[in-house]
Amino acid sequence: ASRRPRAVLRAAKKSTSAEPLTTNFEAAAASVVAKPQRLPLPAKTRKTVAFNQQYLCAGCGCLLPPEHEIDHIVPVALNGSDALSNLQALCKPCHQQKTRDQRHTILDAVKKEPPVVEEKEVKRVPPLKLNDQQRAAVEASTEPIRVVAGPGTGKTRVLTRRVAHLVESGARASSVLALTFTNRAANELRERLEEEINPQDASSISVGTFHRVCLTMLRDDVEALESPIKRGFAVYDQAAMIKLCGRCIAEKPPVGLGWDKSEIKPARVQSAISSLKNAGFDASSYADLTKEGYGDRIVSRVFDLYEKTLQQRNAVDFDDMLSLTARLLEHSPATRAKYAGRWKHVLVDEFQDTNGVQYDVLKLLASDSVFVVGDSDQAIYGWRGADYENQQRYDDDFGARLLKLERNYRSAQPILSAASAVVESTTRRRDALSLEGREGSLVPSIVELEDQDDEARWIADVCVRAEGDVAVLYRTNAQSRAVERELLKAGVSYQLLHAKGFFERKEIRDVLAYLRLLAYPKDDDAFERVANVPPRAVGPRSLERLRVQALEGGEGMLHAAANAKSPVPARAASNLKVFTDALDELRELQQATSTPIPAEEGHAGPLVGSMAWFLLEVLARTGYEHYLRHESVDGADRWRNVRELANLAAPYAAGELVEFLDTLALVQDQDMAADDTEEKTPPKVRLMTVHASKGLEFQTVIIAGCEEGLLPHYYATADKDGEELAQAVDEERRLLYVAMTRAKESLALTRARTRLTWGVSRQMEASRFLDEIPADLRRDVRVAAPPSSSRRRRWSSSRRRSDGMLAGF
Ligand SMILES: Nc1ncnc2c1ncn2[C@@H]1O[C@H](COP(=O)(O)OP(=O)(O)OP(=O)(O)O)[C@@H](O)[C@H]1O
Repeated sequence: ASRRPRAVLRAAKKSTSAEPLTTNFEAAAASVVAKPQRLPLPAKTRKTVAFNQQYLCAGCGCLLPPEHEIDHIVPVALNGSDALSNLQALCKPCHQQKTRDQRHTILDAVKKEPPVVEEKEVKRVPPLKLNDQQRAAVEASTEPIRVVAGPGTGKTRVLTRRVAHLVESGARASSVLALTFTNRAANELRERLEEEINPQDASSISVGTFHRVCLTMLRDDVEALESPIKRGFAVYDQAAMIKLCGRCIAEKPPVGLGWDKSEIKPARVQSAISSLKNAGFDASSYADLTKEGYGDRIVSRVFDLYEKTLQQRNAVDFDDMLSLTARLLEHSPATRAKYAGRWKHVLVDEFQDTNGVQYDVLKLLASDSVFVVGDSDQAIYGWRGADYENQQRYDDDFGARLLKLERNYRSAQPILSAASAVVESTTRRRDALSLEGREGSLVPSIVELEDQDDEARWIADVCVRAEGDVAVLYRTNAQSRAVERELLKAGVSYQLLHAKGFFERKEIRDVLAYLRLLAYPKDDDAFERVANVPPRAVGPRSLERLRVQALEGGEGMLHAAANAKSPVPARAASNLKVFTDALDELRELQQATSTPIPAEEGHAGPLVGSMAWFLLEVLARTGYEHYLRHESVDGADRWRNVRELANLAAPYAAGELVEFLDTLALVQDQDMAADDTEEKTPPKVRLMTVHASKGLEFQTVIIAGCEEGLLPHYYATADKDGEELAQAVDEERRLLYVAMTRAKESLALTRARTRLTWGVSRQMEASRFLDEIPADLRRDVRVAAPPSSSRRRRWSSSRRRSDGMLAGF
């Protein structure tokens, strides 16, 4: 199971690449239906066919019911063809029989033939080489240690060797817990451990993000927690949290606190609630605080509704995963003893980015040895609640010994010196390091261009000619569009790393809503999302009435839909009954399918019983597949995305629906930049935010948009003054430091003189951070505006010949 999230991330990463993967899922769908029986259905749409003519059931040959029972007719695609002439129709009893047969086939096959577990060929490598500082950290005694590791100084190497060293020195592998900041880092650490120590030990070591490890503890021991949350709870990711805030904002405000819901941004309120939770507040303790501002009172009210709704739905959000675990460990001595007894050695990566609750969890878990690695110069998550002061707290609470890693193996010295000059201007700096980089003489280029289009063209030019891999880094995702356009024009292969982008697509959200509804029947947001997709004559008024009936019944909207009564219109009620019956059957099928059936030779597509197979079943039986492919705009493209999601689901069994949803809820943007080792032809260029680039390295790095308002970003500094403003600017400065230290050989920082913002071209000032790079560590390049748009092309090609401008690229 530990390998599965990795497969998910890899597949998700591929799914964001410019060239989508293709898998023969139509063939797969065909392989799971009963024996093909051709039925003479005319080539018309399903609705017209059904309403105008009558057919024989492909199973028993009965005359299919007339118009009003149309939903009993289940179209099933045969032989991978989209043509309606290849559809078969079944009457309801035959359809139910088919479902039962399938389930029995699955269960019988599983009983007879246990799945074949493939032996993995283990590639053993000699232990990694270490320098003196690294060795001192690896071999340090088990007293509490804090390692200050500059960029590129081999933090991952030290963590891997430290774990291996503990095991080689006699620690039981299962007594080691390594907490990482991203799923990507967890996977990398696990892979390296598999290469360094024996595979059995490697698989006994607990490696995961704080969120993953806390979620696992919570799922196992939620009963020990005094809380309304029960076993089998749902997990809300950020999109679900924002949606729920929107729903709470839409509720009628209390007397004396009127608000205009169109003026309150759910994402802003969600972020405020998240910060409060991370600061240790719950809705009632926050409500007790005196509020000065109107905004705070709105947040307080929404917070209260939000918490109550989560409890009603037996759901936890991203922040609860940590805070409930901290509470669990604090208030249940038995649970605490269980975990502290299991994990004698706790290691933490990227310690500078931990928040207060994570620190509490660490303190509660720590028993024999604690080893944390971090770098305060690379702290870039203060906006998300990370607490810089945790380092001081740790030193004080644990009496930690401080060790340093200062030999940078990644960047040429001029790049490292320029980056160090920027970070040295931080107002409250701690743990300063004297970093020593690799040999090199090429200083960073600071390139000034006319506007964002020229900037994008210049970047594409550099990408065309660069040797080795290139990363284009920016502060906000929106900046990628212009660069993407120019890269496409120039025919350069690129990968856009934006995990959430994939999961934010409408069709992906729809499919996940179907899955969530199957896993968590009380998830009303999921219900509302798909109740009328495909259209089931359930309009907003029917939904409103269902909401009322759900409130009366107290079991959620799905339950209300199964028993819908007047004033919900009869047609909507009967359609909803068919819909909820289909979901009941699917839930039964899912719960009965714990293991995929081993494939027969020549089998293509997802294994019967796998999560991918189940997902396609859900979409076929609820009519969503037909709706998406044939009745929606861009149906083919959207269906391709759904198949990508099925790819992600393939490593899971249908019975592991909750585990699959948990993994998706835990995917972060930073996870998407996985290593290239599995790519046949890795893309030359990667586009990502600076935050997502943390932990990566590239031959050439271009940092776009080095302007006031973008870096430092307006939102990071707006409405702040004094110490708070200084800290916000410091964090933006560290962000630039992280970006610059991703480069091995060449680095360029670009800025535009004017930039289109909200449709208006504005004059932009150079980022204040550029002034912090000394003259001898930079090469300034000023690119004149093109004479006119008609001569742009000629200008562009003559520009390409100007070697001064592109020196070093
Ligand atoms: N002792 C060593 N000898 C040679 N190369 C090394 C050594 N230690 C680390 N490296 C190399 O240095 C590079 C940076 O290492 P790594 O990615 O572990 O750094 P890091 O400290 O995690 O960096 P960052 O914090 O910036 O993400 C890698 O290419 C790694 O192989």
